[in-house]
Amino acid sequence: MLAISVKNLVKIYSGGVIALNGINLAVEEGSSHAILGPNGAGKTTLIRILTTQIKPTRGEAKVFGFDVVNQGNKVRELIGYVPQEMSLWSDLTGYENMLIYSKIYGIDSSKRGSIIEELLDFMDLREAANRLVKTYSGGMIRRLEIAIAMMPRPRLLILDEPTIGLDPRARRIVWERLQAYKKEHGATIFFATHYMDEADKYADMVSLIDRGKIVAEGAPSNLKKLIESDRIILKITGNAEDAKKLLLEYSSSIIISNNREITLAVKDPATILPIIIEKLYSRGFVVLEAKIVEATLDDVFIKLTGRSIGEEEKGTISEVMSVRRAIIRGG
Ligand SMILES: Nc1ncnc2c1ncn2[C@@H]1O[C@H](COP(=O)(O)OP(=O)(O)OP(=O)(O)O)[C@@H](O)[C@H]1O
Repeated sequence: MLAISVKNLVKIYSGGVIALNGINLAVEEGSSHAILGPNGAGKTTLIRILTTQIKPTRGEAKVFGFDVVNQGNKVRELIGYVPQEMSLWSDLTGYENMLIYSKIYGIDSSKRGSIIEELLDFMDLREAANRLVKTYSGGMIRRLEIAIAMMPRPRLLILDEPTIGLDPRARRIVWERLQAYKKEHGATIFFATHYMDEADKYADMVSLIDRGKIVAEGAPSNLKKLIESDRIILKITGNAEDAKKLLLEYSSSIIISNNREITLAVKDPATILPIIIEKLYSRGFVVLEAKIVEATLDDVFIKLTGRSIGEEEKGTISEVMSVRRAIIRGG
């Protein structure tokens, strides 16, 4: 069954901005699916439509077969949502925040206590439960928001930039918990991110989005196979230009730097490297150093769009960081 199905989705904001320009998407139940792209690509707009906050201009979006426009109530019953911006009361404790949301979600009063306790343990927040949220770290805030989204036991978790502004350790903890939830409940995770490593590591499928269009889609390893951009970097003895001539048959792009360093773009570096070393050796060159640099999803994105995913990330991160800092200061 498809957790999310989107067909020819278009969103034009009232000012005329075309945020989504004919999106198609199929997210398998039980999978983890990332929508990866730079700021302004349309990720949040797509998520707002899927979570029934705004209406599409044209096209169709369904969650477990329910239409997001005409069957919004059904959709909302099935999803847990973590927005990009802060969704907590910072002058209340973690426990109090959970209690309020449990009432908003209509969780039976006899069950509230046990569900909250269980989730505090699950997200490793028990010790902080009675502290004001404004004393929390960014990672704790995100874990609390995710705990709240998990409260109604959603079959589909939709997260907008789940780890934005967090340090690598806090990011890892958040993902470890999300994956545990997915496994325990057979849940689907759909998340927007501009961190390519996050999509690479934690998504079964990735949709690359640029200017309101999906430019490529697939498992991260397959996306990287789309392009010849793994690289072999060699340091050799002898004339690099002569060595380059010997290597032309193995790569479409060879660059020489510092006279001695040769960089080759290749598809399958682990297989090609020993062949290249032997060939060079047989012609009197000695390879002093060899390095394989694997392609990233950003390389795929650059190849397809001419721009990097990371280029414009600063604004958003510093924005979210300043929100987080304001929370910690109690502002
Ligand atoms: N309410 C709005 N009215 C007009 N234009 C909007 C509105 N919300 C977003 N946009 C525009 O639509 C485009 C897509 O924005 P969107 O927020 O969906 O991108 P995004 O990929 O989520 O980026 P970010 O990570 O910065 O949120 C951008 O050009 C943005 O300026």
